[in-house]
Amino acid sequence: MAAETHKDELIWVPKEDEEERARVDIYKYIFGFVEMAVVKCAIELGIADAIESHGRPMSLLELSSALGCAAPALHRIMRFLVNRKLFKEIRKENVQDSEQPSLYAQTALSRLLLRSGEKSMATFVLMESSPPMLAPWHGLSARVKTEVTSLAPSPFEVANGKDLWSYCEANPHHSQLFNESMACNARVTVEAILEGCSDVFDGISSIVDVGGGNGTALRMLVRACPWIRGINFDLPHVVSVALKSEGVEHVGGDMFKFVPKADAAFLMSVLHDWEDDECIQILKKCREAIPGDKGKVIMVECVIEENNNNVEEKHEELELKDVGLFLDMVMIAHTNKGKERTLEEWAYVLAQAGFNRYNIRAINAIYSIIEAFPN
Ligand SMILES: C[S@@+](CC[C@H](N)C(=O)[O-])C[C@H]1O[C@@H](n2cnc3c(N)ncnc32)[C@H](O)[C@@H]1O
Ligand SMILES: COc1ccc(-c2cc(=O)c3c(O)c(O)c(O)cc3o2)cc1
Repeated sequence: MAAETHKDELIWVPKEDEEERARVDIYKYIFGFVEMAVVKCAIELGIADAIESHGRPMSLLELSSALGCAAPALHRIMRFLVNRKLFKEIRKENVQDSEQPSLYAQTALSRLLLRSGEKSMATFVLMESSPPMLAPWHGLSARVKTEVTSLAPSPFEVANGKDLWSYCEANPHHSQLFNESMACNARVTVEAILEGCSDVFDGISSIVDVGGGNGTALRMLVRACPWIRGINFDLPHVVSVALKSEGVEHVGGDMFKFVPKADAAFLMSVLHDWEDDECIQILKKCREAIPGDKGKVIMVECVIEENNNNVEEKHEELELKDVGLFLDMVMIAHTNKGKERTLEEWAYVLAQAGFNRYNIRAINAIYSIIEAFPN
């Protein structure tokens, strides 16, 4: 126990060490944005890319000349990033010569900041730290107060004048940034699906990925399960710039009106963007698109645990299941009525859409797989 509860009075008396910890921890929140800003700066400068293409750790002078940066300022940026364990600093031991420079080396985390590659998360960082995605956060408390009226615009709309999807339609550059960010997540999530439960695709000869973005998920699924014909379905402005790939057809449309027919409908990171009634409408359209006997809907979404806050059990570091709670906050800031759902909330939405039989499977990702059957 980090604190004492007096038996008779039930007064919570924090212990000294908890108060000391709090005096330090408060700075995580005061300066919370600094880590994001410096990581964005590291991506824009191309620090990880320079070390990777150098092929071995680099001194400050090598790095500053490769990046065309002022060495003193870069030294301060690197000192911060090393302190946050994004890069490593290698000091040569047993070298008496104080002139011998220390070297900056890559870590598993800094490799995720490489601007390209299968595992890169750089675009996602750049998207979340872009002005249109950051501005809505200033409207979070106002949203929490007004959500009850349901007519109040989302923080994203207040900040940017349009909802996220209309904003993307009007700003092709932001749309590309958003779709490529979702593709960063799609790559890691589809890898986890294929590793953890590839059997969900057994016996399926066609899949429609509803709200499939630029088609990254379907491209990976069709590559791993070549017997499947894929239909990547999204808004017309999204599919019109999606990459062509073998076995995947791009179809533009509105999922509230129509979903192309296939053996299975796949929805990843889509239903959480919408409120219950909207999810029920989308799921009903999916139900019409799949065969009544052997069809299914495969959803890739968070299943939030209501009681995940037992501090005694929690690790200091962020855990995968905590990311779902972050994403739930993103849903308040960026969508009209989107939310991450608990098991009970999923059961309600599925039942209202006519799916009485479903199962949920955990994978090594922030998401779970929900398979729902029309019969
Ligand atoms: C959060 S993204 C998920 C993208 C993709 N499934 C993934 O996980 O990488 C939600 C997607 O839904 C699409 N979307 C939004 N409204 C839609 C609509 N009415 N009809 C079809 N797609 C829509 C967006 O364009 C976007 O690509
Ligand atoms: C696997 O890890 C992740 C998967 C998806 C996301 C994610 C989904 C979204 O729908 C979404 C969004 O709509 C949004 O506006 C945003 O800023 C981020 C975002 O992320 C994250 C992690």
